[in-house]
Amino acid sequence: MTARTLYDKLWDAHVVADFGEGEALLYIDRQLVHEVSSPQAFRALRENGRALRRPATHLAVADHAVPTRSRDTIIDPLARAQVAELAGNAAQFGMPYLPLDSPGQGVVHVVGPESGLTLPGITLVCGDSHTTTHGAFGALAFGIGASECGTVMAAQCLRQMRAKTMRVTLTGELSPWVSAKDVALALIAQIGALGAAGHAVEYTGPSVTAMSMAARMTLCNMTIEAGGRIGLIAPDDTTFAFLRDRKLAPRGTMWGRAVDHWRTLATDADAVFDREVTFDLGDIAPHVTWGTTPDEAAPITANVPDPAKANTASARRHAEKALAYMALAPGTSIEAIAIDRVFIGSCTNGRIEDLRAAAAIARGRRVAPGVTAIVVPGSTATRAAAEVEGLDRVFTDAGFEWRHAGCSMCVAMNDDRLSPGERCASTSNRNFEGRQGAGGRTHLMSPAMAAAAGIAGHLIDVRRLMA
Ligand SMILES: CC(C)[C@H](C(=O)O)[C@@H](O)C(=O)O
Ligand code: SF4
Repeated sequence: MTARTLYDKLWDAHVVADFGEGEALLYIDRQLVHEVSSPQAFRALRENGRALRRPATHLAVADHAVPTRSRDTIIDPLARAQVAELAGNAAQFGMPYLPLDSPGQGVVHVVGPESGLTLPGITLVCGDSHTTTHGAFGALAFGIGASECGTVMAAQCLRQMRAKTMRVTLTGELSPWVSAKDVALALIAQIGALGAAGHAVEYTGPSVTAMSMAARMTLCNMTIEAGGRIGLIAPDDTTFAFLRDRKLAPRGTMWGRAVDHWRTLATDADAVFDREVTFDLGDIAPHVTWGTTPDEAAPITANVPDPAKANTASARRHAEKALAYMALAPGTSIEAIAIDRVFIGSCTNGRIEDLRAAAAIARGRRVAPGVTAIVVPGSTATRAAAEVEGLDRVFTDAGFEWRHAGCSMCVAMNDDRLSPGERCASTSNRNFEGRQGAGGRTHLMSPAMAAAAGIAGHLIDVRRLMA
């Protein structure tokens, strides 16, 4: 048998019908469902008199529109209606649903792994582009469109085109205060916001083996910001240790059998990828974005680039427009950029490890005058775990607000958003115009860097703050 990649093995194991030329009908094992992308799917089921084919394989949870100050009221009427509609649809169709006051609630991409719904070797979909996150477990996980969500609900299958394969080999050791977020931003800056388009990316190499599951999820989460719909990491002992005893993970003798199977998923030694990229982590400095796409990122030690020096005319035009929107002049020291807001959270960086990294900076310090900083755990369970460790007190003592779980200020679909002209140090994944609120200006960075910016009142090299 020819040597196969992890992606090939996951794909082959789920083909129900092969249509040729790379197109197949795939069996879908799990679907995560949130309030923004699911209404159309439920409506289609209703209109066609369909039921869920396998109700227990879905998990619905509201995250985008939920309030994070308190759970009592949702101010925005659209957000309130969306959350109510999801609860109603789940009840009508018998879909497992985690209500707002459930200890399991949170951002879908944090809840999946936490609950053990996300497992190696499965296919997992969600009407959400950051479904790439779950590939960190060796699951074939990808975002789908609103109508496809309904197809999966009714048929448990989906027609898909096979992707090309790309291997990203990471070597070298990260310096102190440099994290997986910096790796993702540096990598995307190098290959471009469409650099992985059409490819299933597999991250591998000694530096990936050394990463925690949280770091791996951050990396896979950001794959979509390089245009790749799939980001994969072969499951290993770190993966198994994370999943053991999770609520929905296999138990008893099934656990051992599952692990034996999961170990066979790794890419074969002589498998060939369509593309290979190697990246050394040793030289990476903390990165921040200066523009309005995730690939417009630079080391914190750099200056805002001059659009006139861009390689192509279109890159120049984009950079000029981005700098105008961001109200930045070429040549400005990035560290001199003053901020109004800090957002620590999201499915990229809202896990307990991320909160610990930010708390290590916040401990014993104060948020700069004039800056509003919020910490939003990725899930209610993460919030509870952080409180057991006393992280909430570290943050509130330092002047950060401690919120309930949700997408919050990652996306302006709830009560948390920037006002026009406000500038935010954010641990989320997208810096598009208006992403955090109309006219808001986003700088993407790691949790440690965002906390440091909150303390300093401007973007700052966290290594300098902590020296
Ligand atoms: C609202 C949702 C469909 C969207 C996505 O697809 O990713 C959101 O989660 C985002 O991060 O932009
Ligand atoms: S936290 Fe942000 S990126 Fe993640 S699912 Fe929510 S809106 Fe999308």
